[in-house]
Amino acid sequence: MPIKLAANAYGKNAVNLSRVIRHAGHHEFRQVSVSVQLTGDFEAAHTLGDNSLILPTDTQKNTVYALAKEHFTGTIEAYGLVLARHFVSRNPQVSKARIELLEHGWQRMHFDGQDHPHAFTGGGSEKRRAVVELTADGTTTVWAGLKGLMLLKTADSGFVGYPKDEYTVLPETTDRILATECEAEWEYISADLDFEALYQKIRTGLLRTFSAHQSLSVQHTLYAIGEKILEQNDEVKEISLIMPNKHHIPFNLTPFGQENTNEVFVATDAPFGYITGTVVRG
Ligand SMILES: O=c1[nH]c(=O)c2[nH]c(=O)[nH]c2[nH]1
Repeated sequence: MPIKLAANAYGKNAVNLSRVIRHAGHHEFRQVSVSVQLTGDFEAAHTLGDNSLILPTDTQKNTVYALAKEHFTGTIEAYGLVLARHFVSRNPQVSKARIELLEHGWQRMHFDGQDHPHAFTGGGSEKRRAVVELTADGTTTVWAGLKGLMLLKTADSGFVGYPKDEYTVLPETTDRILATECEAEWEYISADLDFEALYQKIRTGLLRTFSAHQSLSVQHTLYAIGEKILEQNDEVKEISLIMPNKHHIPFNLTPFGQENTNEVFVATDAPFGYITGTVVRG
């Protein structure tokens, strides 16, 4: 049986780029981690050690910085498109460029009713994400999303009606804390959209649905969020959500002569429920 190279790709991961945009009275600050992955005619490099078609990952990294001055001035989706087009148009051996961008959200400081012109605080665990894929035949796909978004609510969540066996001890509840660290990724129908406005609208829709939903389970809320995003945004083809169940377990206060009326909990890190799903049209 002959042996041959199957799927392969290469590129530079985690190119950490930050950018100041200097306006007359204030500065903007952006920080993004960019990963480049190229697919194409790289067989000879693997089988013969022939590097004649291998654009070095070092060059890819430099390109991320070099194009940033002129082109990283808007959304991460837009910059991903610039990079993908650059690598595909300049390298005929590349059949597909995939650019992943993860943005750290710096928030402008605000004192006495005024925005500070050039000082920021870190955005915490939440990061905005974009992925752009461009193939040599011109097919462009854009995904956007977020990760590390901490969500919690103290009402309108329960979990009842599940099967019980000899190992079940979980009490049914119609009033529990619902908490998650949400990750979402959605695919757009086009590469020519107002990515900033759509991102803000989708993020707000996600928060609104989470807060308003009469949740019968994490699964129920995950689907409600996906359904709402698709209903409200024709530009979104499908959405995938990861919603780990960050349990807050009522603490037993009876040994101390107190009744716990759903006020004191053990906040647990692990183990945690891991709930994922994709919601599509049709
Ligand atoms: O919303 C929930 N979904 C589950 O699948 C599950 N399983 C569990 O123990 N608690 C919960 N809560």
